[in-house]
Amino acid sequence: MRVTMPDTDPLFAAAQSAAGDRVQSVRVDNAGRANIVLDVTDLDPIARDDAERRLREAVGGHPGVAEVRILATAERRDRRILAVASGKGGVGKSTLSANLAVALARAGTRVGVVDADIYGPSQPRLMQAEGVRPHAHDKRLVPIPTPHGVPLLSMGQLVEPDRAIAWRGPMAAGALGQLVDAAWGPIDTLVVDMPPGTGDVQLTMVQKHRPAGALIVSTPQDLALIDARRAMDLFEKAGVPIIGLVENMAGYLCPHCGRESDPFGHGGVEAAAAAAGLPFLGRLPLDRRVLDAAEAGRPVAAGDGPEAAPYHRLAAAVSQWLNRGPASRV
Ligand SMILES: Nc1ncnc2c1ncn2[C@@H]1O[C@H](COP(=O)(O)OP(=O)(O)OP(=O)(O)O)[C@@H](O)[C@H]1O
Repeated sequence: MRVTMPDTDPLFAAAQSAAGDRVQSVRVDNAGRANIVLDVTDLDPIARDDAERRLREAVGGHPGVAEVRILATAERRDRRILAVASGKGGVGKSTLSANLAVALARAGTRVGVVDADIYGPSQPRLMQAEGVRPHAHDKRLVPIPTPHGVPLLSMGQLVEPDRAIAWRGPMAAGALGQLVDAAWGPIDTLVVDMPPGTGDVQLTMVQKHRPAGALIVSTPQDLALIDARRAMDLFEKAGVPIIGLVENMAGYLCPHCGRESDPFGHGGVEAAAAAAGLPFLGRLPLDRRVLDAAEAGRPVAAGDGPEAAPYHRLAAAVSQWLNRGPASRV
């Protein structure tokens, strides 16, 4: 066997001219097979295919090379998961997840979204990726790019639109695994929009995928709060840290008279956080612009209007927590 040496071997030089410093070694065995170790860390599947094709072209034509074999290696990336959970449906968890992810991306975090809500996957609509199916590469799903710079994979992309997802536990858990362990490339933070409640997907999430932290979203109503406590319990029992609680749809600013009112009550989530000894991260107002923007597939956090500000503050608090400080109140 011949092991090529950097600088001295024309074969190594040819490989480097095709794939640069990503070429780690080139070994040619007695049968003329060139075995090339290629570092593909952070390359998306298309860039990786490209690098492999260039290598085959550059090395394959060399005298003495009958076959090119490429062994792709990648550094294992510690991808952290941020679970966004609620006890009850309809409290705005998906809207918040989309806005949080967009705000994190705008602040420079390499973030992707996993829509794990099997009962009502809404991220494809919120992130303007409706009707797009992900393809697989090397048996791993390739996330869909979105106009907001946040790639996405959703349970909704794995089934026909408008078909109720009636999966049993193991199927849902398997699907979650496909979404989380997809070809995320350089993404280092996954915002996971969890289904409401405490079912199989949630259990698999906390036991198998071990989120770095969880955000609990609730509206101020008592019923939503009671369910939120159950969701908190699930994370706490599993030893997943809760970053804090967020009160959504709190305080309504009337567009006609300008007066603020509290249609769903006030202060309940903050009190629940205090009772549980958990941080309260703040209130996100009930704002028609948030709803309209969500419907249009352009989360408000993609813009710079006053309606975006609470989401940018939330993203800053979450980043601070992820970087190992307690999240400050927004
Ligand atoms: N702060 C807000 N102001 C105004 N409307 C909001 C706000 N947050 C969410 N909404 C709206 O409330 C509705 C429910 O929100 P969303 O779908 O995000 O809730 P969810 O908790 O994810 O529900 P589900 O679990 O059923 O998917 C949507 O129409 C959304 O646009």
